[in-house]
Amino acid sequence: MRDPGATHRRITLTVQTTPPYDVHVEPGVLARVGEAVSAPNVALISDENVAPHYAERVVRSLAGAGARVTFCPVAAGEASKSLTQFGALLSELARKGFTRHDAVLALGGGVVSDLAGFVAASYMRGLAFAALPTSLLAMVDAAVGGKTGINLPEGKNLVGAFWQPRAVLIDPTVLRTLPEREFRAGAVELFKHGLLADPWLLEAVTRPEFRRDGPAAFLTETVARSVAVKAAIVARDEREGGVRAHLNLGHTLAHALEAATQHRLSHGDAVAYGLLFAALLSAARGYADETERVARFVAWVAPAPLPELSLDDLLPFIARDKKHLSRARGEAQQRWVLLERVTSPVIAGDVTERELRAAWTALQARLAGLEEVSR
Ligand SMILES: NC(=O)c1ccc[n+]([C@@H]2O[C@H](COP(=O)([O-])OP(=O)(O)OC[C@H]3O[C@@H](n4cnc5c(N)ncnc54)[C@H](O)[C@@H]3O)[C@@H](O)[C@H]2O)c1
Ligand SMILES: O=C(O)C(=O)C[C@@H](O)[C@H](O)[C@H](O)COP(=O)(O)O
Ligand SMILES: [Zn+2]
Repeated sequence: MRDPGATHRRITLTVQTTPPYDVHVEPGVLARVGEAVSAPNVALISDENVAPHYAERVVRSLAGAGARVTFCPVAAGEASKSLTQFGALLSELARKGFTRHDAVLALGGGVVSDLAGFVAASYMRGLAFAALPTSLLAMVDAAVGGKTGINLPEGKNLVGAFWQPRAVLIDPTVLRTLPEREFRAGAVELFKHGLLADPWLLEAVTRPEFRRDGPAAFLTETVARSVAVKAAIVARDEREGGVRAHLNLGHTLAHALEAATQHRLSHGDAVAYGLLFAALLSAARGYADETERVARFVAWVAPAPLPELSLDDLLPFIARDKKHLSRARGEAQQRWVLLERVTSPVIAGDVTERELRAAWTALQARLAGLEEVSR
């Protein structure tokens, strides 16, 4: 982490992919996008909630650097990560005469960065891409690491590409306009990074300064530390041949919950349930018992209620998880990311259906307990 200011007002991290790129975390950096992105034509993809706040300053900066900007608004929400929206954006680029010298810019949350990144990866087999994440979740996770993609009705993120951005510019002051619900949902991926590699983050989310309008220096450092966890893992395993799967802690259940509820449950909320589920599975195996800490955090996140579902409703979606081993012998082997202890994730290929059922029952009991506490 390069930190040019003793007060952590600006932190730059380099993600060591091939080629490497920088992530700048700096209050006010959005107004200087034109310095970081240079292309004759830039497609600025943003959503209807974010664009009214921030598109103008981004367009001004890009235009000041000589770029022609095509503004491509999309509807807010997970439904935009669809084949239809993806196709519409590709057609828009073609109609506007975009070439391989041009660039795609994502201004928004994880939905926008996943979608725009996949457009950049696909149009003419690849354009320059840069991300300006505006939700906490996109800052600490989605905009970094090069996973891009969309959903199918059959499951979450089933289509996509690895396509690294050229740069990621994070302005933590834009969190002030993020709804509180979304701030807490974003904190879930940051907490996940804490469990995987940096316990400082587990403590940071409990501090009073950890709020949307918290001190810029604190938010800058907290976001940067979360990015640093992800960047280190991505640098070791850019295309998820091994350790990158650890970033899927909590996601095997989460993706199934999202797909089974047609995305009525947000990604962050689903991962909150998924982390508690992984903690329960881990503890039942005699690994780390982080159940209390995770449950306390989930209570603070206050995710949308878990819809009435049985484990049997989820198993078909779990069976399509990308972490599974080969189906060569007719049966996909499930792989679950568990915690042997904090900062020591493991991938378990031998979790039985019986363990899953026991953890599912334990999850319901825990959640009922959390409701009791919050009443
Ligand atoms: N590629 C990856 O590595 C990766 C990692 C984690 C999550 N994801 C994906 O990210 C998506 C979830 O991202 P998300 O939680 O950011 O959802 P999102 O993009 O839907 O954003 C959440 C909501 O906040 C609004 N918003 C965002 N920034 C705002 C701001 N500054 N001010 C006001 N409103 C703002 C959005 O319009 C939206 O309504 C999921 O599709 C998930 O699968 C991808
Ligand atoms: O970057 C990664 O790798 C992750 O797994 C990060 C996750 O938080 C994220 O939700 C990701 O989109 C999941 O990817 P998938 O390959 O499991 O669909
Ligand atoms: Zn995630």
